[in-house]
Amino acid sequence: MLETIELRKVFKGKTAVEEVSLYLEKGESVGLLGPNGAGKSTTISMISSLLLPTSGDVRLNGKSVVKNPQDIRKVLGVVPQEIALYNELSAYENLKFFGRIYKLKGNHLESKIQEVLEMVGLRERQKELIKAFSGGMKRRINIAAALLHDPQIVIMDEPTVGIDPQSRNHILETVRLLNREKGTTVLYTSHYMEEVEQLCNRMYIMDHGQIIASGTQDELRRILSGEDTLLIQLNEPSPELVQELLVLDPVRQVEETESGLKLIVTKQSGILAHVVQVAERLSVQIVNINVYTPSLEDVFLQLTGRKLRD
Ligand SMILES: Nc1ncnc2c1ncn2[C@@H]1O[C@H](COP(=O)(O)OP(=O)(O)OP(=O)(O)O)[C@@H](O)[C@H]1O
Repeated sequence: MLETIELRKVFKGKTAVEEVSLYLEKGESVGLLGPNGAGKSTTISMISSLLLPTSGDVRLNGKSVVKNPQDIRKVLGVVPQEIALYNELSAYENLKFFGRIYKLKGNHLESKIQEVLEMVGLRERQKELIKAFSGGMKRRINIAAALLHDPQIVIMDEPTVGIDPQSRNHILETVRLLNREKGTTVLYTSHYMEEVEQLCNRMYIMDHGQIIASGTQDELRRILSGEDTLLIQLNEPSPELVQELLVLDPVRQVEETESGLKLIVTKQSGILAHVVQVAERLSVQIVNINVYTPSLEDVFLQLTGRKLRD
């Protein structure tokens, strides 16, 4: 339905997006995940035809968006990171204003306004001025505004950053409803792995302007399938144990946690016996050992060497 082909954007000699090729099938919910500055917003701006790519193309049903920007604007609803509302107007008046931009009017506009307010859970508050709303409520009205023209594709740029938990839940619920019940195609940008895990069938992981991995959650986890993660609970911290484990061949990574250590090791390496031996020699008591399945956060760490929110 929508794809980008080797999309690139260079700002004054600095490459923000480097040959990004991604696609969205009709009805899919896809995550675009990456830390701050990864190039997510720049990619979205090019997809929505607000920013011209330096090279590459965006295609909607096979047709170039760069050459036909009006096509994508009809079918796309974009929720930007910044709140773009009039503070001195009520929620209802803001939606009426945005509806007219989409050329909606009369009874149709009225019923759309009530429908989108219902979706974001703010129908009862529609008469209040935007300036009286919390950041999260403003974000929800921003989302409502992007949904007025019944877009087939909705792109949300980090919609839950810095807002209260109640609004966050409402937003996640709205995305679910849009995608699962209304069949809207969704591209959801975030640096919260758990949100993308909850909402999206498939995801792209972006870092330094490039897509470094993509796939379903299972596919991405398989990137780490050659490894096990061991959580070792100790009776007390032991820097000596960390040092000794680090030099063992199957040990890829050692991280100190609140209650002990987290080890990433080669699968079936028989490392457990070694760990126990070294701990005994150093008189460190192991309280508990757990082997667990890697999370997507681990996949990201493995691919980039850093945590998502660093
Ligand atoms: N208009 C611009 N002029 C110059 N550099 C820019 C411009 N817009 C973005 N950049 C740079 O491009 C890179 C990617 O930024 P972008 O906003 O796309 O990242 P992001 O993944 O959306 O991060 P964030 O979550 O912080 O918005 C950053 O290094 C940013 O400083």
